[in-house]
Amino acid sequence: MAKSGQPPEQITDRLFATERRPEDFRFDASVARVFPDMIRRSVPGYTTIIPMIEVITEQYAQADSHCYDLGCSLGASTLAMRHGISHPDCALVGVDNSSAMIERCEHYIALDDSSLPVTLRCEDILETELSDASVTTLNFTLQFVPPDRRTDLLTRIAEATRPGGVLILSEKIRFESDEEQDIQTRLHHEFKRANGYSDLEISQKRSAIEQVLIPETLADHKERLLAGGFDQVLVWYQCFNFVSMLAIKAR
Ligand SMILES: C[S@@+](CC[C@H](N)C(=O)[O-])C[C@H]1O[C@@H](n2cnc3c(N)ncnc32)[C@H](O)[C@@H]1O
Ligand SMILES: O=C(O)C(=O)C[C@]1(C(=O)O)C=C[C@@H](O)C=C1
Repeated sequence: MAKSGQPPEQITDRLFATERRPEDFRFDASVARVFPDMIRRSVPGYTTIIPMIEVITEQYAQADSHCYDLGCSLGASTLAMRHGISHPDCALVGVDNSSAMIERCEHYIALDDSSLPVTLRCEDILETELSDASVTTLNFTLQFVPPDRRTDLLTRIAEATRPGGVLILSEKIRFESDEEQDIQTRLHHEFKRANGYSDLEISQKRSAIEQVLIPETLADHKERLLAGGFDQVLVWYQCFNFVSMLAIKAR
């Protein structure tokens, strides 16, 4: 199975290990440098989700269509899609508005052994051109889009998706019940602790992402995907407060 997956470079994330002045989290050069280690140690299930994106892409990529990875970062999800696509006439496009991410992503794509061409765009996913799509991935990206722009984006993706095409949407979610919210958040923080993050790192990261990573409930996501033009939405993965959904357009 997965020949792709985690990019090779693994520099340890110590960005929040010493006291820093409060500042919103940004995908800048310092984050891009440690990102493979950061996301693997911060997102429960990330190392399972990446190879499954390959499996899902294999099932849904259509001949002569476009496949998009929106918020591609260093290209882990892009490479999973690349290895899942068996049609040589598919056009695979990765989009990210962080130049630090795109520069490094180019390097990882060049190192990968698949010959399927990948186009990288350093653009805002809210503005990037989308058409004739069979598989689109938003792997932990929508959560960073301002909530009042999310409906527009998902509607545009649904409109650009061919019959039988899909959107893979992975997100950190919040829960309707305060009790469940507390339990799942505690378990997520325990996961980070088990991966070597200190209490200081966990709490400083939490403050840094508070205003920029806005989680919504599963019900909000499902309702928006259906209203936007997808015909079926299912959860194919969940670990604590991190889920991945598959939104499908009927044939
Ligand atoms: C958590 S990372 C995505 C991880 C990646 N998909 C993976 O599987 O490894 C979120 C990415 O989305 C990008 N991003 C956030 N908002 C964006 C926007 N409006 N347009 C383009 N990229 C965006 C960030 O720069 C960042 O690289
Ligand atoms: O929720 C957290 O604590 C996280 O660190 C999550 C998260 C994410 O889901 O994207 C936040 C920022 C980084 O991209 C890596 C992980």
